[in-house]
Amino acid sequence: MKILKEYGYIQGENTHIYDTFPTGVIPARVVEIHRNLYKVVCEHGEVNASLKGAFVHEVKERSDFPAVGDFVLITYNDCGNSGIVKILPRKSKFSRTDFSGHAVGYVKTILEQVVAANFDYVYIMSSLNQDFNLNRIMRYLTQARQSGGKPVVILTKADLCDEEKIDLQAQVNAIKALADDIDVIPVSSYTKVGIDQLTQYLTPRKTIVFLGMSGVGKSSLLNALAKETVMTVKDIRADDARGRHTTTHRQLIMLPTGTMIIDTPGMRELGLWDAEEGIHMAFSEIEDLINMCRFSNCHHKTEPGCAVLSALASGDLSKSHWHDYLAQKRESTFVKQKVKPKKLSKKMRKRG
Ligand SMILES: Nc1nc2c(ncn2[C@@H]2O[C@H](COP(=O)(O)OP(=O)(O)OP(=O)(O)O)[C@@H](O)[C@H]2O)c(=O)[nH]1
Ligand SMILES: [Zn+2]
Repeated sequence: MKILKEYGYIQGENTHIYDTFPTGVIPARVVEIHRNLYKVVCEHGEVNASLKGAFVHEVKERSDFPAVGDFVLITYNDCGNSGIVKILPRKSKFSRTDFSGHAVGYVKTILEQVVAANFDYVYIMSSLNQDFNLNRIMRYLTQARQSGGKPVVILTKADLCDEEKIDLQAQVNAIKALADDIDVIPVSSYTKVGIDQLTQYLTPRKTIVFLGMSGVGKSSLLNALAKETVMTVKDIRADDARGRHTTTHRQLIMLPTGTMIIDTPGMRELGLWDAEEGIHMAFSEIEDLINMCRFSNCHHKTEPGCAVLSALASGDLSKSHWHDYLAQKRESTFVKQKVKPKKLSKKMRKRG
């Protein structure tokens, strides 16, 4: 059990779903997924596992499949694949909206796919070059807040600020102005500036998820934290995106500090999923305003007694903040309308 404890498993935490685990099964954590093959860590170390037939049979939705970071119950087999029989309750999760290969405008049903589970912190990463985008950071923040993990904003490539004529403090302040409860930490994986400030999160048995666009420096930060190369980093070629490094499978990496990092391809193309809660926290002052409108069905366009319009007119509410709110609401509503439980096809069950 010792090994699993180091992977963040708290003994007894999940026994509420059973008085004791059924005989023959032991807890494990999913650390890697290659299509239908799972790598899990259990008291016997790292072993391969696949889904038990009974598990697959009970699957109702895409989100019922194991994700990286999940704690699961397995039947251990020391001379072949162990079998995953159950996923233990998730304390945090990120889901990806799966458009099943359709263009956004044409999808009939969006499926929820969990891409990471049971993490403590979410590093929202954005680089300090011309790609810096406050909107995007706020959007990730919305998702992170409702995931169950604690968000931290990491501004990468701080060494580029001078060259790119970027005022680092102004960027930090801009984020703080919209989210004063969030830590904002500028770092450079090259000069190692700011890396020390991350040690407060690098405690044993904690799990961190990296969230950020391709090229923000996730792999480089991982290597800087691991103090060795665990991920290959390739140069960005401005006019040719081919040949770039992309993580093709999903994994949880153990750092020498005993902290775990989840960086999966799914995290890079995350769409909003059930973001209402996060939007509520990120835009609570706007929702307070809306509650003060004279009419409960106010569209905040021309109505008399509209608290939003008067706050916009007085400058109490900035236009850009209002537009961010509307954009996130629109996306969230779109996703909600499309989501409905659907029986999975055989092919889908296989794919996971
Ligand atoms: N100047 C500077 N460049 C950096 C830094 N960190 C990463 N880079 C560069 O940014 C590019 C992308 O870095 P990666 O670490 O591969 O970024 P990533 O987010 O893992 O990218 P994907 O794997 O495509 O998602 C590489 O050319 C790195 O050398 C940094 O701290 N400073
Ligand atoms: Zn109104």
